[in-house]
Amino acid sequence: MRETILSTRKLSKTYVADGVQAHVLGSVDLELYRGDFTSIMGPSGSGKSTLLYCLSGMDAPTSGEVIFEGEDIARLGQGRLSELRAQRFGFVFQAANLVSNLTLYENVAVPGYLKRGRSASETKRATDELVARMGLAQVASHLPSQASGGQKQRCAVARAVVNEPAIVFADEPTGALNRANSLEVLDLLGELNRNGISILMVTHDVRSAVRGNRVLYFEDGGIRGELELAPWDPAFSGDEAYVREREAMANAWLASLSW
Ligand SMILES: Nc1ncnc2c1ncn2[C@@H]1O[C@H](COP(=O)(O)OP(=O)(O)OP(=O)(O)O)[C@@H](O)[C@H]1O
Repeated sequence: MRETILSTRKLSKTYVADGVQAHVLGSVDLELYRGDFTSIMGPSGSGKSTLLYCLSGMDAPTSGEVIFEGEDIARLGQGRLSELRAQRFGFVFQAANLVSNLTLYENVAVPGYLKRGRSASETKRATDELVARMGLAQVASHLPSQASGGQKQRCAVARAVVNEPAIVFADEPTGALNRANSLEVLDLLGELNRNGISILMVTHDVRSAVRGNRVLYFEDGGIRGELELAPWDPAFSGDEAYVREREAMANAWLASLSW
């Protein structure tokens, strides 16, 4: 029996721009499960990022509930919401958005010092471990301007998990990366997931989506289908036949949804 980590009830979001209403989320009922790597696909402009922002408390829904560990985060005050985002959630975006005058090491460490109940030396240890695990040890003292795109994004992944979040929200985390760097970031997200962090990732890319064990298809304001896959086996990451087989399953499923 899978444990729900995050769920929505009748989640709706309407934007009003220039007096015109856009109903982007239309009464979404969704369950996300602890330990899953869930991917969200769907047409451009359909509202995938809006869904991710409402689920993670970065944006407020127009109506409906977003329940995380028993709490409706759509109704929380700013103080409690900020605490939740700092203590329990991690975020990775298409652009790394690092602080330009801090080193890569400091970019990872700084949010770590906000972790409740952890000493400075424990944060340092967590940062050291992550910097090594993300392959950043050689460039830890570099500023973001001195780092490559892949290094910056690996740093953004490390920063997202330094506080040991329950769930990482990733919005097109490989969208700005070349193939080699994309694979590295996806491998890192997979490794974090196998270490117990739930992942929710929005992506346009089928190859990236099949890193998940569950793929949701979002269109016309709601979830229109879902595909269950066996958890990604890292032993086969470099095996083209393994990747193609998962991709073929996802493509057939997407075709059945008229993607
Ligand atoms: N702040 C805003 N104000 C008004 N409309 C918005 C706002 N943010 C998003 N929208 C509109 O909401 C719709 C959904 O946008 P969203 O970015 O969630 O889609 P998406 O599926 O993530 O798109 P893409 O795949 O292209 O990144 C779009 O039509 C967009 O123009």
